Amino acid sequence: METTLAPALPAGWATLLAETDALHLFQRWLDEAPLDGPVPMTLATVRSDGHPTARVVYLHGVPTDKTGFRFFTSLTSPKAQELEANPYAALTFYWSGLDRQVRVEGVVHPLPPDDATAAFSKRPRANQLGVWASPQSQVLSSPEELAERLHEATERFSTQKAVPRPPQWGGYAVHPTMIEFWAGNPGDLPSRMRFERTPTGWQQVCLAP
Ligand SMILES: Cc1cc2nc3c(=O)[nH]c(=O)nc-3n(C[C@H](O)[C@H](O)[C@H](O)COP(=O)(O)O)c2cc1C
Repeated sequence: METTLAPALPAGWATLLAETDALHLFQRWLDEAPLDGPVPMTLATVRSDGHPTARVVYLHGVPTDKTGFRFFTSLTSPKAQELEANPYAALTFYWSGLDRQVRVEGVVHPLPPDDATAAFSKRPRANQLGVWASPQSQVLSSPEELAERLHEATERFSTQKAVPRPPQWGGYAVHPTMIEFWAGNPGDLPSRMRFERTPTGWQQVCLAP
């Protein structure tokens, strides 16, 4: 009798099948990612005209069920205005060293001001002064205007040991309803799995790449 052996699965599937909790898998991938410093992620929002728009922000901390995917920004920036009007966002991560992508979709909640104050206090002073100096995404009359603003902020806080958080600087958390993992397999088809959040936990499905 002739027997047919099932073809061996590419290695990427092993990592996708190792966890049944999407956030645990994300943490595992974060640990394995060849990162040196803060973790960049592309944040996509929707403008009031219905058009999508995206930019990179830094992920703050390791996301958990409680915290979501957190980031900090100017609360008067276009992204903040878009999120106030339509509190849904998508995030993407790509780690080229591992050839892995993660896509996140979720509901966005503003973070309490105390969280923003705590995060701001940990930033380097030069960065804190930059936040005071830069009216994020507003048109500048010239590059010199920004340099002048930075000079003013430096002077303003020169006698203060700690630079206070500007009232317009805050944070948001994306609480995921969907997380999708994509792992490249050299010389083979990629492995791809989607986790959907349900009232009873995460539900997984494999997807064609
Ligand atoms: C690697 C990288 C990290 C960034 N991190 C942040 C961040 O954490 N917060 C932020 O407001 N902008 C960050 N930016 C700048 C944003 O990409 C963007 O230019 C800015 O927030 C204005 O976006 P908006 O006009 O869509 O609101 C980062 C840019 C890069 C390239």
